Amino acid sequence: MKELKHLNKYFFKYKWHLIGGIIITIIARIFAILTPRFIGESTSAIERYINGETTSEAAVRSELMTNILLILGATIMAGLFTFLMRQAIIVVSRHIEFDLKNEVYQKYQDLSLNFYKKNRTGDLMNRISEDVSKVRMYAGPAFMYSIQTGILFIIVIPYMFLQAPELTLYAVAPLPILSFAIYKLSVAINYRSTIVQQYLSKLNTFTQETFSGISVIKSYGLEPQTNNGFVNLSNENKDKNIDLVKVQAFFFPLMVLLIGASNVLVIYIGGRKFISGEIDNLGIIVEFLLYVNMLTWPVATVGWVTSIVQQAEASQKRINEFLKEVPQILNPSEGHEDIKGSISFKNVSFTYEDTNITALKNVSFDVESGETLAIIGKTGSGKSTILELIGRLYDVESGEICIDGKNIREMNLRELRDSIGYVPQDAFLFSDSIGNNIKFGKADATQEEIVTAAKNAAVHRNIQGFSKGYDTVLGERGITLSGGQKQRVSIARAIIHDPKILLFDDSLSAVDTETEEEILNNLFKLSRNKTTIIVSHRISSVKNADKIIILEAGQVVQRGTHQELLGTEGYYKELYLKQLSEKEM
Ligand SMILES: Nc1ncnc2c1ncn2[C@@H]1O[C@H](COP(=O)(O)OP(=O)(O)OP(=O)(O)O)[C@@H](O)[C@H]1O
Repeated sequence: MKELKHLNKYFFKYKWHLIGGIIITIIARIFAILTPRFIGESTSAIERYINGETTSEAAVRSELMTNILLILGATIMAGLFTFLMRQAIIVVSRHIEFDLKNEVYQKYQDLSLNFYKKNRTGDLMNRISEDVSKVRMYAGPAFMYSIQTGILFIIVIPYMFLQAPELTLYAVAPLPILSFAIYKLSVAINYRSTIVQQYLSKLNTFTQETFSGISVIKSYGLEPQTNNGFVNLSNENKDKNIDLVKVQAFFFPLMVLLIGASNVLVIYIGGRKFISGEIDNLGIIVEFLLYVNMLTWPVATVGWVTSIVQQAEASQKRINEFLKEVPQILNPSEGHEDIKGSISFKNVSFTYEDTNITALKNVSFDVESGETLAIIGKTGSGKSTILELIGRLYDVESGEICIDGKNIREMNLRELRDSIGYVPQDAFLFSDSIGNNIKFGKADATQEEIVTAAKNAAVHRNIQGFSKGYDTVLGERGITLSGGQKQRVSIARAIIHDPKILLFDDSLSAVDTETEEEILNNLFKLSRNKTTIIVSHRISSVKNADKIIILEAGQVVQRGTHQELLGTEGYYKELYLKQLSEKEM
């Protein structure tokens, strides 16, 4: 129960609902317990009449009528309060599920990129859905049934004991066996359910991947192989489900067997005691039979609840593991930063933790506020890493990065990121309208601002070409943009909030040279008072930059302006000549 202590704050938050729920449960159980009593009394009344102890038929009729009305009333009240009990306790468990999901999601958002590298998406999803659901079973049904069972035992067993102590012992003797058997069965069922769940996840992942890569599958004619893969996984899934069903099938027969044993004992022992005169009326035996049946389900739930608690404990442990994770990148200050945008790298080195690849080695450069720096270099030379480090998606290993002379590790992280417009290499767009995708960069942007940003990113004409314009939905439910269109929507998103620093990671690679020229001209006008860093493989994108650096295997090997670099032998000049000859061809 150590891990489940995490939920205490939520139980405390909803304490009044829960206290109300407990009171309602007590009332519901009291009404439910009354019914067997009235049935027992009715049986005794008939018995007295048969034995000639009561002679007036009218009196028996009236007593029976009263009892019938009381039984009806008690049953209705028990039903009403049981409904209210579920409303109170199960609704609280749904609130707790909601709160816990939000807490986990919030944590996911706070955690750094490294966390996402270390953990698979499926695992993240499972903890926020499957595990939280299992914990809810503890906060709701397990809690409710435990109270219900506790109350029933506290009231019914002493009452039965007062009526007939020995008969009570016989009647309840099989119940612990039932509870233990159900516990063992529940553990076996849960174990098999987990396996079924794992196979279902495998099947889902396989199917999802197939649909995402359907064009590759079709173009390579891989349908038969994927079909076989699906059938094999489905078969394994079916076998695991059959294993589960076999164990589940024991549940009700076991219950019926043990209830039957209790009933037989009550009738046999009760009957003998009645014959020997130890029990003076049949009503008690009828009452006991009803109580035994009434106790069976709660007793069974003791075993069931125990296994739910065990599962919830294991799930909460997995959730707590993530909740305890400390984000690697922390916000050191809430102070206001008046960012102008000069950037300097001082002997920056960086190694990716997961791959141990040293992406940057002693990189140093300065860009003044309002200047444009271009970074060029072979693939894998560390260009994207430089941009990621500026926004503190990772922290440097050694050296420092300063903005306006201040180490970025000491700056308000939110304001730092807010001052940056970053266009990543693979432009990611959400399954939402184009307008909203652009607005992502500025939540309160007006339609006019969205259009201006799209115009500057040279994508406005394309958007107008779609029948729904800016309301065109992208992604699975909507249209698929071309690579170049995606890049330009992504640029519009970055420039809409007018940031002080603009970072473009090979963001024009998929557009033709004419559009590239148009965007660069627009950006040139826009970025007069902004610091811009452009990563590119094309000389045409970088030639007008104030400074250009060439990276090779994480080190700066050349630096200068376009003209200066053309005058020096090296990668830049080679690339220029190569791209020039390609253009002329
Ligand atoms: N997220 C990451 N985790 C681990 N290693 C990484 C990660 N990103 C990049 N690397 C490694 O770091 C090195 C530098 O990568 P980076 O993406 O900075 O190069 P790049 O110059 O931008 O390449 P490209 O021109 O192909 O985009 C590469 O060897 C790459 O494999």
